[in-house]
Amino acid sequence: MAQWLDAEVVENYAWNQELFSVRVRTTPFEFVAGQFVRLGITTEDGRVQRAYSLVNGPDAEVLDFLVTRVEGGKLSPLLHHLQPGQTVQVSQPPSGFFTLNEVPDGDSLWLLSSGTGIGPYLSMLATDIPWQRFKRIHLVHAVRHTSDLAYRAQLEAWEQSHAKQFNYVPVVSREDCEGALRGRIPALIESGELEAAVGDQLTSDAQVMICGNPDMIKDAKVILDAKGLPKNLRRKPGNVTVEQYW
Ligand SMILES: Cc1cc2nc3c(=O)[nH]c(=O)nc-3n(C[C@H](O)[C@H](O)[C@H](O)COP(=O)(O)OP(=O)(O)OC[C@H]3O[C@@H](n4cnc5c(N)ncnc54)[C@H](O)[C@@H]3O)c2cc1C
Repeated sequence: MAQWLDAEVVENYAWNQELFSVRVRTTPFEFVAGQFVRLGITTEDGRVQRAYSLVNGPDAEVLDFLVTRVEGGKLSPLLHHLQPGQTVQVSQPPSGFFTLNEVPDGDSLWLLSSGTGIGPYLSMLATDIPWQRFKRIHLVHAVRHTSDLAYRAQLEAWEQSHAKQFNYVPVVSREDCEGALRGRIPALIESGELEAAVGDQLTSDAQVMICGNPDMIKDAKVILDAKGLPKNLRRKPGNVTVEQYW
């Protein structure tokens, strides 16, 4: 049975009209970067709860969640309205296996995300682990509009501070965006544009993590499998580790 902690909202930051970061303070707890908790809000019909990845690193004092407001959704519109000082509930213990503990060693680490699926990677990159384990790290963030590129300044700062080790590749599908690729991740892998953009290759030395929406994940898995990069299973380690959001 999950236990619930009360958490106080300290900030609700809008990246645009649908995308926001809810920051909350609660009793500190341990988690592995990449894990998620459930956020809950009590309504007349009882508690509404959904899973959200922890975006902050494990040492941070404030918990950070990157959320899309889903039109007609039960919980995300309520989270969107939260104001500083209000309370939200956080489930314990944290859950999930989408962590670097589950990823075999390799030369390069490819972190592929769509939308809010970038969250777990921000948490991982806030720790020493990926920087120590992988010679090259490529983070790909696919969104519809330029304003969906949350945490871009942080990612560009890492690109500067780890110039030889880290590439941040924004991908925008619905408009041209300076410094970003145009399109969808599966097509950019298939055409070789993604490899060309980072100057690296998706070979058997690569470990790939994919997080975000179901269609992107399904299509990317098929293409990676065809390139000889199979899904990573506990009993049969492979190259591709996946977290699907809905
Ligand atoms: C492990 C895990 C981690 C997750 N982490 C995050 C996170 O960090 N940030 C985040 O925003 N979401 C995350 N999600 C999704 C989140 O749990 C909710 O599903 C989402 O916020 C919608 O909840 P809702 O109650 O507003 O909508 P619901 O009432 O549950 O759903 C309404 C409808 O919208 C669809 N839907 C759900 N999410 C989306 C979406 N993003 N875009 C379009 N349609 C959608 C559903 O299939 C359903 O048909 C995660 C899900 C999982 C399983």
